[in-house]
Amino acid sequence: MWRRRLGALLLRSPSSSTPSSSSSYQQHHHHLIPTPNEKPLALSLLRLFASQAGSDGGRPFIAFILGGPGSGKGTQCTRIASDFGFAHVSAGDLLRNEISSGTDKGELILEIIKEGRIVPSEITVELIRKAIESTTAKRVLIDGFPRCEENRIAFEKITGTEPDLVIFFDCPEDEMVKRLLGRNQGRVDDNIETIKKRLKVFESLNIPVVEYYSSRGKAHKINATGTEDEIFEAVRKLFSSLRL
Ligand SMILES: Nc1ncnc2c1ncn2[C@@H]1O[C@H](COP(=O)(O)OP(=O)(O)O)[C@@H](O)[C@H]1O
Ligand SMILES: O=c1ccn([C@@H]2O[C@H](COP(=O)(O)OP(=O)(O)O)[C@@H](O)[C@H]2O)c(=O)[nH]1
Ligand SMILES: [Mg+2]
Repeated sequence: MWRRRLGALLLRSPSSSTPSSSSSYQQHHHHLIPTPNEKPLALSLLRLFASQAGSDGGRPFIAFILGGPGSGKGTQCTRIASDFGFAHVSAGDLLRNEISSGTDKGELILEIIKEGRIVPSEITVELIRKAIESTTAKRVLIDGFPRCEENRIAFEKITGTEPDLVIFFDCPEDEMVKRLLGRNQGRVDDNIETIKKRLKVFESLNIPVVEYYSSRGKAHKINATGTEDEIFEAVRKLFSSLRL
């Protein structure tokens, strides 16, 4: 039952009433919506308010932003950061900064990114941990991490914490491919060969992470088709309902 309530309260957006161009991918991920035996919305929100996250002296409120390559994570994070006062920590950007530093570690990261594989957890978690520690923000978006269950477990172990909220941007593959091929940021991984590999890695390794958080009542699925504004409208409703 509460699956419907949650959908109505948090996940509806103007775009979600429009049929998407390719719904097979989304149907595929219908099971990601929290199941009825999970905690009702009111309890989830209560837990958020009761947590230490964001309070003085405690750790910041942490939201993991997940979704396939090209689903619009970075684009929506920029808007969440500016409207809701979040620091934006992009795991991919942290790794690309390491590449720019020209170290051996950077070379290893470059090779992995070119192949669309996942960088070893200890490298990524360390970069994210430092970024969280060095921010004075009370709310932090972690964009594009964890990429796999091993990433998730390493983060929990090293930081001793779990995210307060997980957003999953659900987008059909054909739309993601179209967006990535048009991204035009000179990225070594935005070519069709690497994109195919990234999509496979996403499906086999990242979806299980979303399922894990979904089963714990922390994941909120957002329809990532439509215009940036339409998607942000759904995002805005969700973040407004948190009363951060
Ligand atoms: N709703 C949208 N419709 C069309 N293009 C979009 C939309 N959102 C983002 N884009 C574009 O798609 C590309 C990928 O978006 P990005 O935010 O970088 O996704 P991700 O971080 O998930 O890979 C970018 O060029 C971005 O400008
Ligand atoms: O936690 C992470 C985040 C990114 N990556 C690597 O960095 C690439 C680009 O990630 P990014 O999040 O920037 O890509 P996006 O999904 O936004 O297109 C991925 O394909 C991975 O190879 C990784 O290994 N671990
Ligand atoms: Mg991105």
